[in-house]
Amino acid sequence: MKSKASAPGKVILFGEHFVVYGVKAILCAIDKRITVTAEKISERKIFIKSNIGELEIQPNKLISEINSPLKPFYYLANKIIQNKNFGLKINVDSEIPLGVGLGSSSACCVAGAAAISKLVGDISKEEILKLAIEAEKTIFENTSGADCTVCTFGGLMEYDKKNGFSKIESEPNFHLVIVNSNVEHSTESVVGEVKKYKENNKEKFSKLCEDESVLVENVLEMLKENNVKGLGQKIIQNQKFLETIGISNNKLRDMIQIGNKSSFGAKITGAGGGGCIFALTDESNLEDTIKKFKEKKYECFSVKIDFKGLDTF
Ligand SMILES: Nc1ncnc2c1ncn2[C@@H]1O[C@H](COP(=O)(O)OP(=O)(O)OP(=O)(O)O)[C@@H](O)[C@H]1O
Ligand SMILES: C[C@@](O)(CCO)CC(=O)[O-]
Repeated sequence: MKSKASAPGKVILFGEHFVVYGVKAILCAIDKRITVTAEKISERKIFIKSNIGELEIQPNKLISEINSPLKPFYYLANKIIQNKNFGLKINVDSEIPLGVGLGSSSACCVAGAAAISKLVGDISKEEILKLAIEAEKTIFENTSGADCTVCTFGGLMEYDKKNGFSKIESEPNFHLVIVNSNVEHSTESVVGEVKKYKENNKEKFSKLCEDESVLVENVLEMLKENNVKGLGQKIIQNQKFLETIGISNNKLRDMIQIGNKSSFGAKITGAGGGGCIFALTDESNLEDTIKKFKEKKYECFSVKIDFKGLDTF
């Protein structure tokens, strides 16, 4: 018996890092996916295969004993086959580059939770999300849950840790150009650095959280009005906050400068420290923005919002 699920990656439009401390973020799912296939096997073992490696392992091991980036899949598989007499074969197929801020870990956890749990019965998207967040915590303890939420439900949404998500119903006519610095980051370690910044700059950080909250509320209004130019200005402002907390670097700044010249505004998306930036465009400046990045030999591509979210087959 086999089951299959796929989940989209994501872009954080506004509010990464501050969302870990309770501020509202705005994010969207993108049309790049991870597909996970899970199969029951008679041997009581867990086999995981992906483009980043393979793992063959007995069930019932402590998660702290597993030293592999495939750990979230082991967590999910081991949990689902508790007290069962079968093993699992899991295959991961990804269109999302890893460790660059596009939500590869969350898409893995959401598609993995859905494909594996479907082998033992139907469960709701809310339960899948809960399982996915548990799995993500095996690699990144302090997750806000924002990424797994948007990978599960898709679309454009606001999210905060206390109230969860709320879909933003407007369908803005913007295009996002993603530019990859090709410098991998570990979300966990960048979030750790921000925590240190916060502890050493308590008042400054709390003021930044307030400013980010105001910015996000302004953005929600602008989204209703489809005010793309205004959104660009807010992107530029949000990037300044990210510079202040120390998650940028020279390469990212160069990319953002190029983006700011041709698009409405550009900023880091996700953890930073490397990874991707995005530039906000519409039909009028999409091609020119892509051309400008390509002239400087940066890898870039445009993405659309994915409205489907988690899909099971
Ligand atoms: N193709 C894949 N196969 C298996 N595991 C993957 C794959 N892609 C991502 N992962 C998991 O996700 C981890 C990378 O997650 P990380 O949070 O550092 O980056 P990201 O999710 O791409 O970026 P961000 O959280 O900023 O959006 C990997 O170490 C691995 O555990
Ligand atoms: C940096 C962060 O805000 C987003 C990572 O994509 C961490 C999180 O929300 O869990």
